[in-house]
Amino acid sequence: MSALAQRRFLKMHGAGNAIVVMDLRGSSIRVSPAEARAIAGDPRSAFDQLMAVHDPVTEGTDAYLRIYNTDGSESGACGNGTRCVAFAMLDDPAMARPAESGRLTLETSAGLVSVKRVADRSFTVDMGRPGLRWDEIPLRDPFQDTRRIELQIGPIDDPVLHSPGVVSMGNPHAVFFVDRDPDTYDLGRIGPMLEGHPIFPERANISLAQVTGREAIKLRVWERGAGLTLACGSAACAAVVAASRLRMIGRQAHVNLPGGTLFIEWRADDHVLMTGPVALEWEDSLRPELFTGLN
Ligand SMILES: N[C@@H](CCC[C@H](N)C(=O)O)C(=O)O
Repeated sequence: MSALAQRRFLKMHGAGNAIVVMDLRGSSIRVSPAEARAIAGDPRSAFDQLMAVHDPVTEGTDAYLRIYNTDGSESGACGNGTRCVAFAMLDDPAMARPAESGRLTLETSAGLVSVKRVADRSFTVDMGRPGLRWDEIPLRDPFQDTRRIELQIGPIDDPVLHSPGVVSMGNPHAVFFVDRDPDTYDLGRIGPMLEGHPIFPERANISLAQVTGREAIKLRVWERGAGLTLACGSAACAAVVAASRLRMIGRQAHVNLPGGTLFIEWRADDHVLMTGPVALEWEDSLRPELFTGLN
């Protein structure tokens, strides 16, 4: 039987992004892709991202996070999930309290992120510096200018979408700026075509961004490995960085997503800060039957 059977989890969301948090500290359990897909397939534990909290690897950090998408793939970043983990580690009585300060340093495969509580259910995550070089995204081809890369879909002389800005926030993002309301695009159809485009060797998160004011962006996201979601924190960061590089906005904006609003600031020291809410929905234990027949 899977070591995950009957493990406790928290069902949360961050601005609508469905997050499951599991505390695996003190164990050597590592979630396999098949187990992640099984957990995502149960309505009680369905998620956009599963945040598995492991013992710290690097001295001075509070935990190591493995981040799983619904298809079982892993990501180096999840802004909304990181806020949920911070809430769980600071407030959930079953998860040991590592700090009284309301601050945590967490590590992922992409590096370190720090989180600070700003209100009871609101956190700011320092997402670190954006990667802007073509090989940091990564892209297949060496584009010198990543503010707008050559990529389009639809008729060659009248493309539906074209010339996205590309940014790594620890995970790959392509941001298409649109003049029309992003809701008027069939992102559920367009998203998968672009996510798996050969220009993105590690696939990409695909966003449609409409700049609606000097400090406001409306955003919809097709997430790599998870599909349409109500919010994506790293995509909101990428959208602000991409828009700012094109002088469409300044260095900060409220990013309005279908599930809520995130405030993003690209600081002068190059760090991107994301502030937003968390919500705890329920806690439960994983049903053993989920793992029957998995290897
Ligand atoms: N929802 C997340 C990002 C999730 C990871 C993404 N699907 C990927 O594979 O890169 C967020 O809030 O940042």
